[in-house]
Amino acid sequence: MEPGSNSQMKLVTGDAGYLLEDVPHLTDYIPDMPTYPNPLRFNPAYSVVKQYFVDMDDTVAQKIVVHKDSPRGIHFRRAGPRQKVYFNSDEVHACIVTCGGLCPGLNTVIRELVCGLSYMYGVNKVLGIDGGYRGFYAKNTVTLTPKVVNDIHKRGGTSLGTSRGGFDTCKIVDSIQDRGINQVYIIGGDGTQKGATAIYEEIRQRGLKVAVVGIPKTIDNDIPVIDKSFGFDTAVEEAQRAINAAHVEAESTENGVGVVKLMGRHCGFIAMYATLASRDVDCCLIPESPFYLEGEGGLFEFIEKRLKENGHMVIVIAEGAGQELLSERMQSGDQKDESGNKLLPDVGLWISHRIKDHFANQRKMLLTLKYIDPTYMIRAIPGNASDNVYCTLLAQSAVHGAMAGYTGFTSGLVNGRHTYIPFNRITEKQKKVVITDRMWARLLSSTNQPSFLGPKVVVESKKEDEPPTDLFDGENCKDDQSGK
Ligand SMILES: Nc1ncnc2c1ncn2[C@@H]1O[C@H](COP(=O)(O)OP(=O)(O)O)[C@@H](O)[C@H]1O
Ligand SMILES: O=P(O)(O)OC[C@H]1O[C@](O)(COP(=O)(O)O)[C@@H](O)[C@@H]1O
Ligand SMILES: [Mg+2]
Repeated sequence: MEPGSNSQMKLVTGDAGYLLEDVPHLTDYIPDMPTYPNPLRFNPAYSVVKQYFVDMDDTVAQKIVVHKDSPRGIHFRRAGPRQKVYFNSDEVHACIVTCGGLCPGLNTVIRELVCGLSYMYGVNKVLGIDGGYRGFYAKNTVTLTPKVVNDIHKRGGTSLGTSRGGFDTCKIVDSIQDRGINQVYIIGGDGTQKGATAIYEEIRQRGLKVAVVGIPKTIDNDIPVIDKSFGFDTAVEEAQRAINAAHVEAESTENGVGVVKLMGRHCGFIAMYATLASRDVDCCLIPESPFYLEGEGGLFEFIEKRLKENGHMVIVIAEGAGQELLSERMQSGDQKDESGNKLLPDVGLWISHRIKDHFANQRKMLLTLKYIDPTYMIRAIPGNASDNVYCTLLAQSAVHGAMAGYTGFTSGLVNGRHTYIPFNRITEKQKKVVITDRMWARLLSSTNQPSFLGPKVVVESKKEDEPPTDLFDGENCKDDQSGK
């Protein structure tokens, strides 16, 4: 392939409908690159592992629930160390950047990239880019060594800093070229991965031997294809503390109502899983499931019923839920953050006011409502144990991929296997909760809340839905094109 040709789609077909959505390789546009034996071969820790190297033909199926005659479908290249590498250890000059909102586990990914490069591949030149994309051209860099990053996984946030906006492809690639960087590790969400795509395209256009690797980050879990994003488990766990507090407050007073807002601007994964985990939640409201307040089958009617039955209740609401119900006065209009994400008014505050107002003025019922917004507290903590392991494996997979000469890919977990996914598959859609799937039904049956949908609407939305892609047990998420 020539520099500048369509570099995104590398499809390999096989028998019985097998399709490999492969990732680019530096040799696609730089012919005759020298190769080296993988230094892991000589590493005492790994040299004894049988079949440590991944077979070149190993791929991972996206769809694992199949029928006898189903086509084999889309596959991704399996992540892991290769026999041959395309970088000499001394030659590698890597950099790491973190962009977008915070997420538990960011520091663990940074740490394990640095340690993986150093301990597995003997790479000693790793730069940290300060403050997100704009740090490439407007800020200082930091030298990263295993010693510098040794303890950072114990802290929340990102030791490199982050930012929204400030993306400038040419200035970033100029900086990469000027500094002699040849491996770029980019940790961030959907916006960041779109930026990574542009950087990769420009690097390819210039014919540079630079591997561009993404590590998907999003607390909202809205990145498609991958099983789940790092930090999600931690967020769900931490959300329990807020839900517990809301529950304790609510059950301590007569007609006590606890409202907890959780993150999720376009999707309700955190709210849904936090609700399922807690069992103290009476109603979970997410962006994917429209609801209404007044009249038969509405939220107010349900609240009244629950208060009469139990004397208290807890509502969990995702930040993007019910936005269409907010009055124009409350809407933020076209206001966007620096990255172009629409700014959302506080739906938790809005719903709390509406509930209080309705019961005080329409129903003349005394209730005590406590609103808890733990969103930034949840986002700012370090990753929990399972997320830390996940972050470690994601980072190590990313390093193995770059050393093996792959580029323009995101390191991600698909059906429990680490894979290399082409950027375009990560950025083309957003993952959403599918409310006609079994997981949402499980939630509805556990809270016994109204679905806010008549049977007719359910049948219609069932018809419209594409078959769901996998999440955890292969259900309950949907790729959506709506984007920002
Ligand atoms: N379409 C895009 N093309 C290039 N860069 C983008 C794009 N969207 C966002 N970015 C850049 O990616 C970075 C992070 O994006 P943002 O949407 O804030 O967070 P996230 O990556 O977590 O979704 C910002 O620096 C932003 O300028
Ligand atoms: O106040 P900020 O930093 O702009 O972040 C708010 C947004 O960040 C998030 O936590 C995650 O968004 P990103 O994945 O785009 O960074 C959203 O849930 C939330 O709406
Ligand atoms: Mg985003």
